[in-house]
Amino acid sequence: MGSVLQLTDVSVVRDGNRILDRVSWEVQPTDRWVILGPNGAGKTTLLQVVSASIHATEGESILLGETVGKVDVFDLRPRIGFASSALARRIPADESVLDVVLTAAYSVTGRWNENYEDVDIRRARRVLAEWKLDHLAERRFGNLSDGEQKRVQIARSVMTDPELLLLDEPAASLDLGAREELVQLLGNYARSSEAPAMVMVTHHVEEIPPGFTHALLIADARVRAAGPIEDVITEPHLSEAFGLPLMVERSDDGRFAARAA
Ligand SMILES: Nc1ncnc2c1ncn2[C@@H]1O[C@H](COP(=O)(O)OP(=O)(O)OP(=O)(O)O)[C@@H](O)[C@H]1O
Repeated sequence: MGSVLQLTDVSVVRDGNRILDRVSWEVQPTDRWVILGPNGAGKTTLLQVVSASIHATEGESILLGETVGKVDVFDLRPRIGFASSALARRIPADESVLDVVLTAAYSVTGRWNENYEDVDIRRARRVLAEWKLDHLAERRFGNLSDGEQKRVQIARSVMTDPELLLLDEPAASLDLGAREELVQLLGNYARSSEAPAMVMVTHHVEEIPPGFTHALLIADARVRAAGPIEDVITEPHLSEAFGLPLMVERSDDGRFAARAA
């Protein structure tokens, strides 16, 4: 199978500013990428390009073998799973957890009159169990804890069996226990041969799940380093990208930690 995504010299210009500047990047089906960079670096903009949510101003984007601009994005988007708090805000608070996941099969938020097949309901329950949510299936989404809501967002994004899974800061705002639970679940998922290619944006190296294979470091709209995770998450690269001297450690289980030197 070919690349899951291939960007060549992609730029995004807004209000005369290059908020992505000549980004070239390739992701293979078995890759699990983390995107790291300071506030305002362009991480969310990059995810929007690779989710076919926005068009690049310049350059070529090939997503799942299709050249963006030559294909109907409505055919492409269902093949890409995307979890972000911006999307989660569109989920009605009184929706049941089961329905939040089930409605992904129809690319809608908020259950209306769709008739779901038994096969969809069985799959939704299986996905809920995978993300340790089966006991919450009948609860209302709005009443869940932050950690539970994050897991529901991810469960929803994998419901359609996507070929590419994008996660925008899945651990943001979580307490230590909820973060650790999520990192472990994401790590298990990343190591599964059934999982699609994954791209996760984060601000913190502590949130990188073991099993992630590659990293892309972005600062001031430009890629500073990209490649195998051990080559990219290094003291020199992180210090340069974040603009201060940093110490970086990696423990035997593959987890990273960073602090000012
Ligand atoms: N529609 C827009 N019009 C003008 N500027 C924009 C637009 N969208 C984003 N920007 C700017 O582009 C830059 C990159 O934004 P982006 O959200 O991609 O960064 P980020 O790395 O995700 O930041 P953060 O870590 O703070 O979430 C920021 O300076 C932002 O203000």
